[in-house]
Amino acid sequence: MAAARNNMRPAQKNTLLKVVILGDGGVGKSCLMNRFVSNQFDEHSFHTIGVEFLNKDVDIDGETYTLQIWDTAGQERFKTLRTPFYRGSDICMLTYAVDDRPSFRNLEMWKNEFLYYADVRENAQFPFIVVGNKSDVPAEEREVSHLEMSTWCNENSITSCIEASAKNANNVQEAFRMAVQHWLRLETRADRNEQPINDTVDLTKRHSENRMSCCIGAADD
Ligand SMILES: Nc1nc2c(ncn2[C@@H]2O[C@H](COP(=O)(O)OP(=O)(O)OP(=O)(O)O)[C@@H](O)[C@H]2O)c(=O)[nH]1
Repeated sequence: MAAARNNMRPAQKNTLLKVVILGDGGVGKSCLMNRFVSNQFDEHSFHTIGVEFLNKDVDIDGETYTLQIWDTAGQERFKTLRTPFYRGSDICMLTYAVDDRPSFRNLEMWKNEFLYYADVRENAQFPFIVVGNKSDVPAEEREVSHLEMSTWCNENSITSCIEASAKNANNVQEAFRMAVQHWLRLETRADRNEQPINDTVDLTKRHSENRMSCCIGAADD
């Protein structure tokens, strides 16, 4: 089974990590997963019904991590089909589309839905990553800037965020690798029995240290 953060299991070779992808319908969750796993893009991707999952190995620092990626249905009518699959997640990828402001506004709803149904014990320490998909769209179609994304992440104590495009493959591999690296940082800290970071204390400093390495965008603001 997945190494749930609740269990604080240390990283081992071939560690299986359950990654759940959440976000509004149509932001490109299935396309992100398919680009990452098969390096393919389907312009006419259908809405997901319930959940689907695929596995893919990634190597980081000489260790192999098998990502079990759960692509969920973003449409509200499928809520009861997707939420039973949140439990046991190791990483949550919150997605929106940079040309769809409502999908960005809904990030908070997705985060709260995940925390409620995943039954995460240490909310403040769970590895979330925010991915702004469709970074390939022309500037005039963009509705959410990179600065807005990093500000929202800062306010929500999320230190990993990235803009990506499933269409042209930009930053897709990086997004999943960043997610595993974030998980690893938290596991290492737990391994050393370090006190969890108090996100209410000196948050500015924490983010100024992390932002350069963790928040990557396609465009500068
Ligand atoms: N321009 C652009 N279009 C994209 C990108 N990723 C996905 N799309 C398009 O967005 C539409 C929706 O993609 P999906 O991957 O099915 O979206 P989803 O989030 O899985 O949707 P649900 O299954 O309903 O939750 C499709 O028409 C895709 O071709 C991208 O990076 N850039």
